[in-house]
Amino acid sequence: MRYVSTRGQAPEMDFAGVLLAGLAADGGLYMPQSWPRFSAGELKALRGLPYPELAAKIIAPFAAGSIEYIDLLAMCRRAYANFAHKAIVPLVQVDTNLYSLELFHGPTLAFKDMALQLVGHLFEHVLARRGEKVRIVGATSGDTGSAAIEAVANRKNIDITILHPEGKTSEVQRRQMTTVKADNVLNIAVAGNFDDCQDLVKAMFADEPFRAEMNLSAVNSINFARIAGQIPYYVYAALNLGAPEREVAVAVPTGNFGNILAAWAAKQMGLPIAKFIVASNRNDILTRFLDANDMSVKTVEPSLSPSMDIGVSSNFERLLFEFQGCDAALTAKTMADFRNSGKMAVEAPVWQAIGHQFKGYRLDDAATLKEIARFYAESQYLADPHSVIGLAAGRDCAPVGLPVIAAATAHPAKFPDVIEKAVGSRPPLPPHLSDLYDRKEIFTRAPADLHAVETLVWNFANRNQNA
Ligand SMILES: Cc1ncc(COP(=O)(O)O)c(C=O)c1O
Ligand SMILES: N[C@@H](CCOP(=O)(O)O)C(=O)O
Repeated sequence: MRYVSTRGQAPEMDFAGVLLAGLAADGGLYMPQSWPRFSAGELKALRGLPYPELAAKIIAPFAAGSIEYIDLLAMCRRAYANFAHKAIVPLVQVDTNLYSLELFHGPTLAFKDMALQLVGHLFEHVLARRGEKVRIVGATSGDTGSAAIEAVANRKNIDITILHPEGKTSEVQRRQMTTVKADNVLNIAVAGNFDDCQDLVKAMFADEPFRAEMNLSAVNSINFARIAGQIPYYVYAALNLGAPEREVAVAVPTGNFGNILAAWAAKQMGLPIAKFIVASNRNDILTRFLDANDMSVKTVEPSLSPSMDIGVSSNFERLLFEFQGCDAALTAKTMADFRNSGKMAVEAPVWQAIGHQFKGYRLDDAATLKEIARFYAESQYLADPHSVIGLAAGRDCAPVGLPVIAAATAHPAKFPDVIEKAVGSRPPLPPHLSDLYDRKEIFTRAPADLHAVETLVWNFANRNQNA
């Protein structure tokens, strides 16, 4: 499989190249040259497989030419071996046609583990073969950070710097990042919001000499390997609900647009998904776009679902590329105009085609609290403040009669204050995190300034080299 940049000015690569490169050299995002297709018969043959095997079969065509199937399967088995639920991604029925796909049974209690546990193994495998070392830089609004650190802490040939917006994650989320003891991990608390962190990461990639000297790599969903690792659970869930004979809808709590893009990729591969419901909090740029072709950047407001407090959704560029007929020059121009003006409206037929498949939904904080309490009272289902927005979106927006897969993206124990406000009690952390509040935190503070952050990354890299 070969990969091309959405902006058309970067070299084509194979999967291993894309994994290590993260962001394309022209600032675009890598996309497969074509989508692998599974026939109805091939999809049916996946039903009932253990999750790691299903995942390996779905990811294999993306890695073809880079990673042997036998190695990929072994990595999938190792990646999901320490999940807390035997099904890995249990599908829980919450209402007549509403199903919660629990993606939070990995070590850091969020859906990020689904891809990042595998990506950690992929990095180690590819780097060992090439005899290279990478320096990962990543941005987090709360969950990617700890999942990435957990996936690569103490691995050879990798060091990792994670930027989080100071004071804007939950305490559990912050401590999950800052209490990991590993010489190859640097946490930076940035005086800014998630978009500042994400912009700093992209700016480090755009700084060609710095990128080359550090051999930078990415763990955010700008890295296509992340998207690939998020496709299999939609296949698993839809097969369990009767696909490929029966259509389904998906409802996904959305921020950077990576998770719902993975569902859309599953459709390109043959899965019959009739509707994609994009569920946002008050930071609703995507909902505004889907409602009125108005993608205008607004100041990010803190909410009770901090991981979705994102102003600009990176992966929307991938969808735009596809809906603009894979015209990289047009995508590059649209993105440049967006960057310069802070506004985007696409051609009417493109907007209509997107709207045919995607529907926006939003919940503010007050409604989020009400919905947590309501699902708890009516279905005895306790959802975290992100997952509940997906559940409410699925209930309110799905086409009549279709089963809806609502992505449950985080464990309620990551947000004890919100859950207490909604239902009056605090969910306990699982045993492996029960002493989280007693662990020592280590992190460095920095302004949202490229030079300041690059200096920290450079010093960290050289400290490791001299050690
Ligand atoms: C718990 C949780 N829900 C939803 C999201 C949004 O997912 P995406 O960025 O893939 O749209 C995130 C962060 O990405 C998250 O951590
Ligand atoms: N919500 C994310 C933000 C980064 O998203 P990613 O999927 O692009 O890594 C987080 O929790 O950090």
